[in-house]
Order: sequence, then C-alpha cells, then structure tokens
Amino acid sequence: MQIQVNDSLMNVNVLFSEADIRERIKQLSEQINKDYGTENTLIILIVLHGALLFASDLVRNLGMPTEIETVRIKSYEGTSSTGNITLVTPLPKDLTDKQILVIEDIVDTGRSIDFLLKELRKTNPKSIKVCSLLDKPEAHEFPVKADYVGFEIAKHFVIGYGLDLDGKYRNLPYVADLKKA
Ligand SMILES: O=P(O)(O)OC[C@H]1O[C@H](OP(=O)(O)OP(=O)(O)O)[C@H](O)[C@@H]1O
Ligand code: HPA
Repeated sequence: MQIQVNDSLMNVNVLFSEADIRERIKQLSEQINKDYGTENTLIILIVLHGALLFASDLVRNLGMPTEIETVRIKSYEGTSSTGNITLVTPLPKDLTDKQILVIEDIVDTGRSIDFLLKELRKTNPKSIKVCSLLDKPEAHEFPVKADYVGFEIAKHFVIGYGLDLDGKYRNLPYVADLKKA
C-alpha cells in the first residue's frame, strides 16, 4: 500500500503481522501474570487512543483481578510531537495505594509517558509499571524505560494496530512503517 504524507508518497511496510503481535502479547501477558500473581487487583490504565487495540488484546490474557481505567493524552500532529502534552481527560480517582499498569502503544521521545508518570506519582499509588507495545530507544529525549516492551523499533514513524497518522490507520491489524516510495 502507498499513502500520501504531506508532499511525499510513502510505502507502507509491514513490520509486525497480526500473528507476530498475537504471539508477543502471549509472552508479555505470561510475564505480567508471573510478576503480579493472582491475588491483588491491578489497575489497567489505558492511554487513549493509541493503546486501545493493544490493551484490549492484552487484558484478555491476564489472570489477576483487574479494574480497567482510561486516560487520554495528546501531543502529536502528523508525524511529530508538538512538545506540548494535553491531559484531555482527568486521571482516574482513588489511585492511592493501588498497583497500576499503564498500557501504551509506543514510547517514542518518552515525553508522554514521562508526563503521565509524574502526574500519577502525585496520587501516591502503591506501584506503577509501564507496558508498551513498541519502544524507539534511539528517539528517547526523556529518561524513561518501560517495564514491559513488545518490540523495539528504529526511529521510523509507524502506523497500525492503534497507531495513527492524524487519526487514520489505527484499524490496520498490523504495525507498519512508512518509507519514501
Ligand atoms: O513518546 P512520545 O514522543 O510522547 O510519543 C508517544 C505518544 O504519542 C502518541 O500519542 P498521541 O499524542 O499521538 O495521541 P494518540 O494516542 O491519541 O494517537 C502515543 O499514543 C503515545 O502516547
Ligand atoms: O511512530 C509513531 N506512530 C504513530 N504515533 C506515534 N506517536 C509517537 N510516535 C508515533
């Protein structure tokens, strides 16, 4: 598939197929189940919109009692971070002494997760961990490290499986990167 991005025609190259993603989610959920056990409630905090598809597949494989919460933050226009994070919806209430697992689609510059973790720490939770489908270590501008990462990728803009370009392509069942045609 080819798509137009600003003045350039881009090739869409599949990086991770549906089957790759399914298999990696199985491995990640086994690790999370092992780390948290089955007794205590885990708050699953889904960062909207990008993490919606990943989170909905991941939580089905978790064995502990969970409460699902969402927060919406926004900072991207096109393929670049604006540098300004907006907390579009408030944080969930009553996070004090709770175990929180933040679900992200991607850690790119790290600005969004850095911002969110700072906000969450103000609520005095018992613990906070981050599970991100994708991580771009070479793009980090903030000292963040996700506890669970599906795939590390190079510094290319990616779309699909929740990830968008100006709101489009989130419904693709695979993750693809964009390269000049
Ligand atoms: O590490 P960063 O450089 O901050 O990039 C990662 C963030 O960017 C995207 O969110 P976006 O603002 O595009 O909102 P969306 O989830 O609704 O697409 C993505 O979902 C992450 O939250
Ligand atoms: O590579 C990306 N793709 C889509 N959304 C994003 N938000 C940060 N990085 C990306």
